[in-house]
Amino acid sequence: MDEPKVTGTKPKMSTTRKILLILGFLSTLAAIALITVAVTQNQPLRKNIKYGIVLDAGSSHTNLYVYEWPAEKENDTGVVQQVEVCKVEGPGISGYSQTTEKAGPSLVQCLRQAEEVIPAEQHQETPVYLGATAGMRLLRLENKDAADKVLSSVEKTLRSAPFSFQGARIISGQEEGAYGWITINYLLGNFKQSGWKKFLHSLKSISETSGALDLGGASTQITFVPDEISPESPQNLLYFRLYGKDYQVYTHSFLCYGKDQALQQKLAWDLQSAENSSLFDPCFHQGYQRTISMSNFFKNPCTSIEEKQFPFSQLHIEGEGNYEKCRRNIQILFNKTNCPYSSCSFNGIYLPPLQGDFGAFSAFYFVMNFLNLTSDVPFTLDEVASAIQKFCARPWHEVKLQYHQIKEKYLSEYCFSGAYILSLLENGYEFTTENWQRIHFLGKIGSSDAGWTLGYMLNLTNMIPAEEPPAPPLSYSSYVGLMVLCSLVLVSVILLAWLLFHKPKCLQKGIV
Ligand SMILES: Nc1ncnc2c1ncn2[C@@H]1O[C@H](COP(=O)(O)OP(=O)(O)O)[C@@H](O)[C@H]1O
Ligand SMILES: [Ca+2]
Repeated sequence: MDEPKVTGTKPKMSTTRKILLILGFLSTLAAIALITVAVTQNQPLRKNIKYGIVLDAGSSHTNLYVYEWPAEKENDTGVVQQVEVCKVEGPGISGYSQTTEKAGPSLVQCLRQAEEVIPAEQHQETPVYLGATAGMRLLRLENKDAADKVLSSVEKTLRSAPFSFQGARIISGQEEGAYGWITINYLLGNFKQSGWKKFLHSLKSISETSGALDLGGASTQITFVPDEISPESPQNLLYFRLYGKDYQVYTHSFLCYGKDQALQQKLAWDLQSAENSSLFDPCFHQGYQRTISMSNFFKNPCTSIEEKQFPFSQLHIEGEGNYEKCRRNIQILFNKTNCPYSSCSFNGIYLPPLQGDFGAFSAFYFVMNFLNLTSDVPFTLDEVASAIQKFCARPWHEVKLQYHQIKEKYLSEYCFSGAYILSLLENGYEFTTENWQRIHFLGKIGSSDAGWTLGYMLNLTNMIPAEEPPAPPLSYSSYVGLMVLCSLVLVSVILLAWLLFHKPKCLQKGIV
């Protein structure tokens, strides 16, 4: 009895189903077509990569950096990245003061490496810059003629490379500080903020940029945006307009306060009270010995003020490995007696109250990283001091055995350098237990080294615009996503409308 009913309704159901199936299939096809069109039509064209080269001619050595960026995104923030670094063999260019003609040729090997990294057809349009820092500033003070000859030699070599030579010069301490600050804030993405990040920042009233602390061999720089700008020391203030926002930046570079020159200064002070040609030094490990020649010691502008005649030509230094004594010994480098401003760091130099987070790089990072003090969870000031104290107390033979792969020059000075870093930050700039953890020791940010070179190139190639460049309201991925979502909603609405108005029998039956 039931069978005829079943056979009578079956063909009707399958026709409706067929229609629905076809409709479903067509809608899916339409959605796929829409997505494909959205993805392919709006895909950015093949990337056109540009390159730039900067040589950082530091006091201890020269590094060559190759940067790359997509040509069409030149003015965005965070798009330029380091693709290569080459460490030049031998000393820094200021070390060629006696053989100035050899300064340029020392760079050839790294320039060749850059030629291999950058496609040949791009060589001619790739700018190359060389900036020399405190080593050359000191050489210029000591022997201007030699400094000029070193720069000429370097220029000759750079001009003979296949790149577009843009200059080789000694940059000022102010520039070094400012470009270091620009580099880290560019890499951290602090200049251009998306809408919601801007909003969050305004809610929390947190500082938008990070300060920069750079420690070299011959100079050190501190740069940050203070809370209040006082006009007391205009030579320490810089004004920038970047991506439509004004920044008033404090910066100071202390010549002779890089870690190598600070050690020379300390030894010059120690020598004042030396009774004979032997000196005990608490900043070197017990059992460590070093002999230094007196003939050139006071030629250096960093030590020449302490010049005195000594009845010996060589000084023998013997380590004592005593951190507390070393800190007291270093203290003498920071003269805190006279401050002609509302607040000072040391030597009568203006320093506004410290503000916000700081990125500490170059030798700040190398030293703290060696001492295992750069982990993500920041150490307290006491923990840092105690780690350095323990390291200084270790006998030299033990340290040498454990770190036999590390250059003796670096290894023997980590104790001094650690103590010096703490003295500079704590006594010099007056970081305290409270704000110590706002210092972040950084080697790299992404693939790029923290340092002044990237900021220098960004500035000289006009890659940081003063005004915010107009940008489409939506990013490419949000645009495609929104297109797809809208298409799906549209298809569903059409399908639903059709179902409601044509009411297929099967549904009518279901509803009733
Ligand atoms: N791996 C390392 N360990 C310790 N110190 C290092 C290491 N690499 C580089 N340095 C030191 O970092 C400092 C870099 O200074 P540099 O940039 O050459 O001088 P400046 O910036 O004053 O012209 C030097 O004192 C150098 O000895
Ligand atoms: Ca440097």
